[in-house]
Amino acid sequence: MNVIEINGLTKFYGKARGIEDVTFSVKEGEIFGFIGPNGAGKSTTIRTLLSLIYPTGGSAAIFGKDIIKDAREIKKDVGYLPSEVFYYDNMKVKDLLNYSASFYNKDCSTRIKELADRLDLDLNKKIDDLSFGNKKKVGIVQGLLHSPKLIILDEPTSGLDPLMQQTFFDLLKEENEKGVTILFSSHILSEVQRLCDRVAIIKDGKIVKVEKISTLRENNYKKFHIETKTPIEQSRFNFEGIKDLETDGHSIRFLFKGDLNPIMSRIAELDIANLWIEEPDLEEIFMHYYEKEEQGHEHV
Ligand SMILES: Nc1ncnc2c1ncn2[C@@H]1O[C@H](COP(=O)(O)OP(=O)(O)OP(=O)(O)O)[C@@H](O)[C@H]1O
Repeated sequence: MNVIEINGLTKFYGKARGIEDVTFSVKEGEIFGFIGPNGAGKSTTIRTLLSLIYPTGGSAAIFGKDIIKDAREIKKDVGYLPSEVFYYDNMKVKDLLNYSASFYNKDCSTRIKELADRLDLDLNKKIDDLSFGNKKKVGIVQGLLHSPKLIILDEPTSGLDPLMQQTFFDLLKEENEKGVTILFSSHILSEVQRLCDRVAIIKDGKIVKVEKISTLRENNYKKFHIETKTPIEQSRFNFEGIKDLETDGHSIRFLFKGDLNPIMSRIAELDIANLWIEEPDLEEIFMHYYEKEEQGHEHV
């Protein structure tokens, strides 16, 4: 079953493009990544899904219910963490969270305590006295306190230190193991790779690709950079799968896609001083998809 189903969703802010013809779906129990650079349209898509803004075209359903008509009903089972959190600074954390909990028809007090403990958040502090990262934690508790069936996170990790990020990811994985579906937006590919099963890539308001993370990785070039103690013969790297090769005496750089074993054996023959093998970053993956798209159009 699809928990989220988006069909040709479009949002223009006056004449300015927000998103255009966005279509993808998220299955029940998935951790789904939504990735794209700043301004690509992630927040616009999410805010439209939550009926915080209205689409100019297309439609979407959550739990099989229409996002506009059934918005109130949908909200009961959705937890949302916005990319920026604003609070009434004068309130205590626990008062704010109890107030948030009062919108749901259930007792959330135990869950609030559990989550605050887990995230090391002091419920008795005033919001005003919290750091940016701690305010983010308040947002996380607020999004999760009613044990939603769907969690929608918009750039959730900004402001969290690496240890807290790990705790947060563990928390999300536990929820997911209980059957909760997660939509996770980010512009950081590595965190999406760590957590998600599938990903939709958005750029300039349009979906470029919806793909399994595993396929995305397999189909991508790895970046090699090798430094050697003795000069490198470039001819050793006349291999299928290598491109953009650059040599500079004791240093060689190239991109490689394919079986790693033969290339690793060839590298092992060198007198290595240093070695880097890196995953391409998000921009490089985008470029890869744009190249493919443009080539595709040439054939038409
Ligand atoms: N209220 C608004 N009025 C006019 N244009 C807007 C508004 N909100 C967003 N946009 C535009 O819509 C496009 C998509 O923005 P959006 O915030 O959805 O992107 P994003 O992928 O979430 O990026 P970021 O990570 O920077 O928030 C951008 O070009 C942005 O300038």
